[in-house]
Amino acid sequence: MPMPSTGTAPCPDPGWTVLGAGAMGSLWAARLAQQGVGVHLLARQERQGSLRLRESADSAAIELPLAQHRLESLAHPIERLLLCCKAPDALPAIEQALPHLSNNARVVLCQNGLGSQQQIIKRFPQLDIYCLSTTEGAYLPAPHEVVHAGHGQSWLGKLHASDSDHSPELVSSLGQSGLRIQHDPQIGDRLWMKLAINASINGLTALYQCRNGDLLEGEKRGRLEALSDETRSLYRQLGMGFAEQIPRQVRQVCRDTAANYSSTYQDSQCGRATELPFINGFILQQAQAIGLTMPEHKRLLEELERRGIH
Ligand SMILES: NC(=O)C1=CN([C@@H]2O[C@H](COP(=O)(O)OP(=O)(O)OC[C@H]3O[C@@H](n4cnc5c(N)ncnc54)[C@H](OP(=O)(O)O)[C@@H]3O)[C@@H](O)[C@H]2O)C=CC1
Ligand SMILES: CC(C)(CO)C(=O)C(=O)O
Repeated sequence: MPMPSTGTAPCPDPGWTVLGAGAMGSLWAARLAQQGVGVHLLARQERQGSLRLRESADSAAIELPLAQHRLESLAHPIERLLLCCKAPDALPAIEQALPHLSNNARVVLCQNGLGSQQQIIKRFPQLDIYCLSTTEGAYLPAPHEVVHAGHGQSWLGKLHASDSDHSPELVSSLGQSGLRIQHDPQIGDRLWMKLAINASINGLTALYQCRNGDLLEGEKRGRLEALSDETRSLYRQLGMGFAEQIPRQVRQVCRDTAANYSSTYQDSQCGRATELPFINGFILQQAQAIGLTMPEHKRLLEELERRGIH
């Protein structure tokens, strides 16, 4: 005779709503869907059909039945939102998503640079917000096809300590994708270090129209060192213990990603707005707030501006 159950059934995973059907959003959505996790992929336009996922540029494509929806067509409130748009689009995207979020929604921000996360946290103090930093690499070679070009690692955590931190639960849910992800209670430090790396590499590659590895040669190397030295001075003054590691880490990333064209170079080549206001722009704002001048960062942004790269 069956015994009456005394325990409570485990809550079903509420799945994910991924906003932004670009490279990162498509990668997370495809990997989660592939593992049977419920995913809604949100884009500006509705689109029925499938998404192709390739685990490298020359591997076979896997067809996943993953349609794209508009926010307005969602039938249920969003429980978990993974925001995968570029930094300048993040605040407007959250403003749009707000009426569709459930009361207990968790919001995970996946943006490079800094500044957009703080804007969102300040503007929506009622939201349960997390930040994600990643070294995964993805691109869209064709519409509705994503290539997982670089197999890396992601970290997730709260920018400010909080009594209610659901990071472990979110990491475990996103981890079902098979993408490597860990909780990082110091996600802020990780984002600041990534910022220092992007601030030295990205703008210069757009200026010289070169690959990351080319910055280790000749005159470009001098400018790379000058930018990372200035960033180190700022971080020292802000009391960041890892400031001394910046120049070495910058050189290491140039070596590790030598053949890559940075995201800023790619945006500039396509005439798209870059994330530089949230990279070097953010660094300059922080310096200005403590009365520090950063002539190399300023000069870089001015030179890029003259070439129409913002
Ligand atoms: N791709 C990569 O390898 C990596 C990316 N990152 C970071 O991840 C973030 C996302 O990058 P990535 O995926 O490459 O960027 P993409 O430009 O490929 O994708 C962003 C997508 O978000 C969409 N979007 C923006 N706002 C909205 C909105 N309000 N509603 C619906 N869709 C919206 C954009 O649509 P539209 O084009 O119509 O504006 C675009 O499809 C960036 O901060 C990037 O720096 C970090 C590490 C690696
Ligand atoms: C680390 C680096 C520079 C790799 O290309 C990057 O994050 C980017 O291109 O934005």
